[in-house]
Amino acid sequence: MAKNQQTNLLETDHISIQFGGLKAVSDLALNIAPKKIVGLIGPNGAGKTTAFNMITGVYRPTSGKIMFDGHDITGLKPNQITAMGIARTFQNIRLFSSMTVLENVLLSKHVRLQANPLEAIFGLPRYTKARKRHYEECMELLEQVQLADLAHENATSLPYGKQRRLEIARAMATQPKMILLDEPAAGMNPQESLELMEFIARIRDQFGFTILMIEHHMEVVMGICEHILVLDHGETIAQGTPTEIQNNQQVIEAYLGAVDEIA
Ligand SMILES: Nc1ncnc2c1ncn2[C@@H]1O[C@H](COP(=O)(O)OP(=O)(O)OP(=O)(O)O)[C@@H](O)[C@H]1O
Repeated sequence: MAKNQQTNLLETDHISIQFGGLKAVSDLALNIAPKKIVGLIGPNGAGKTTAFNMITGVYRPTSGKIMFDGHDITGLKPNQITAMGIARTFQNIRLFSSMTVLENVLLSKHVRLQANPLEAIFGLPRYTKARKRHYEECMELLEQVQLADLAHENATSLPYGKQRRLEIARAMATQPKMILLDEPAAGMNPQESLELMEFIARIRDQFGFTILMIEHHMEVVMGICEHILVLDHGETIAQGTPTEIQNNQQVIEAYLGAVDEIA
């Protein structure tokens, strides 16, 4: 992917992070153009989630900088980064178990609720109106992700595949430009993985999201990503199209023991 300040939505300019003596990510240069679906792969412990944590402000890189939508976001707090337009999902589903499907989405939507605390406390008209609009927008979002009929069900009572979709819907509710998905197909059977791929492609096409995903299911990565970056021990060992990655000897070696997954 060409490095171009004008066209990339996200650029990590050689970011690294060290935990004690361990360099978890070294010199990561990730350049992602708008509306692309990009995969971040690599064996366990390669540094993939740490890269997500740097992009989303959980960790500050030890060196390097992160540009998003023309702004330097290095060192910003996670909530500031969410407000700028980066949303994420987590490896382990993190839905609020005592809440309904709708309440889970409403809570994420709250990031965009603009009112000062006094308006909120006293329920002033502008705040009440905004809350009503948010309710309607969340119902509309649930329609779009085909979960509206389950809006009032307890979130964790949903089948696994639908809980994953609800997690993505929660990310969508923050009105992001970019969504980071951490192993969205984890624990899914082939049919659920296929539905997930169709779903991710559809929301990209429909809403114009840019998507960066960590995924171990190679059929999902190879089937949906337009560009793939491979990490191993924190180092970028390859990047390219799915075909280039599948044929890259270093990648095959990094996955030795799991070669079948790559092929
Ligand atoms: N907060 C931390 N403190 C110390 N070491 C950490 C911390 N976070 C991650 N690491 C280490 O950094 C390395 C990369 O971990 P990371 O979770 O990013 O890998 P990963 O590629 O996401 O792996 P997996 O596919 O298993 O989720 C690992 O050796 C991990 O133990």
